[in-house]
Amino acid sequence: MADLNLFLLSLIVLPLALLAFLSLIVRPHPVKIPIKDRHVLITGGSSGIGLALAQLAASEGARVSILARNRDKLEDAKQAILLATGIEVAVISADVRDFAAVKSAVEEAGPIDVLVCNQGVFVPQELESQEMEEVKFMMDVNLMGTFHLIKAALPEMRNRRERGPTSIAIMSSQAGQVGIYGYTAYSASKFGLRGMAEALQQEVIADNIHVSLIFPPDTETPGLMEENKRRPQLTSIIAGSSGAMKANEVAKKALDGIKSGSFMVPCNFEGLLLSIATAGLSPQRSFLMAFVEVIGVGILRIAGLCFQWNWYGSIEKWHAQKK
Ligand SMILES: NC(=O)C1=CN([C@@H]2O[C@H](COP(=O)(O)OP(=O)(O)OC[C@H]3O[C@@H](n4cnc5c(N)ncnc54)[C@H](OP(=O)(O)O)[C@@H]3O)[C@@H](O)[C@H]2O)C=CC1
Ligand SMILES: CCCCCCCCCCCCCCCC(=O)[C@@H](N)CO
Repeated sequence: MADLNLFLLSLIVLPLALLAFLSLIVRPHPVKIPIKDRHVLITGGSSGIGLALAQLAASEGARVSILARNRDKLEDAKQAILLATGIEVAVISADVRDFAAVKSAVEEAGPIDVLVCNQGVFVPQELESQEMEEVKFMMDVNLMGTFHLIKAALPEMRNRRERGPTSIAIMSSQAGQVGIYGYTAYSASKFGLRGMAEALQQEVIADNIHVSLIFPPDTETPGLMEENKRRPQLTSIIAGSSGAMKANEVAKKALDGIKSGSFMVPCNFEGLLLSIATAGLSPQRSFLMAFVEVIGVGILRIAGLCFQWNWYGSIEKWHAQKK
């Protein structure tokens, strides 16, 4: 009898108590972000994930603007979305590295409800052989570009008349949750976005602005095709641990994550494990996810160590073959 009581206590009562406790303390509070009839600005919206996201948001009734550098690619994207959905998106040409250009682009776009900072560049190479120019290129476009966008858009988002929930979504990568061979600069730029996002969420919560960080695995896009031409073999092997997705699958996960106000948005099963394993002190709105994190983190540390064991094995093998 005592055994049974103990059993019931540990298996039912304790988890329920933990759930109840977590449901009281998780912050920020859960939120839903509508996108219908709202203005969604997507950078890097002329290609790959950004283009898929623009098309999806448009088909769900959002007013969409896409921003990128190349005007021809922007026009092509606009036509492709028009053809697929019958909806016209606005296009804006600007380089996110140029703060003045970003400020006038944001002005031209008009008040933004959902800002998706998705532009990104990735040139994989071992740091020792990578030119500093390329390191700086990735930091400038991926990290500084996102600072420019948010700095430019925030005043208007903050002063909006209609006080409904709005969103700032930032495209990171699974390489922004774990360092990957060949990605010293790229991973640094994407890890940087996480620090920024965690701090920013605290600063903008009072204005009903909600931050989402999206973590895709390898995704079939024109950018990845380009990357593959010069990807170190080890980068492909290690990144392969998480498989590959199609751009429209990532776009769907991303948009659902944004609409549900999730801070961390994983895109596949490995990504879900990775987000639980690297939850750290990130905000969590869902008490169910918080529960999974609390229960899962120990065992996932073991899984993470197994991945590292496997990756370091590949690295050793690769060096042995080279000799
Ligand atoms: N594909 C993948 O495997 C993964 C991608 N990601 C991330 O997802 C995002 C999108 O990737 P993906 O769709 O593959 O990229 P693509 O290379 O297919 O597209 C990149 C987009 O960003 C724009 N862009 C690039 N540089 C600038 C700039 N300086 N100013 C303004 N716009 C710019 C491009 O247009 P233009 O060149 O005309 O400016 C283009 O629209 C990136 O942040 C990437 O890091 C994350 C994980 C995996
Ligand atoms: C604890 C459990 C762990 C679960 C599995 C971990 C697997 C990690 C794989 C990381 C892959 C990184 C791909 C980056 C893609 C990218 O950003 C480039 N294509 C550039 O765009």
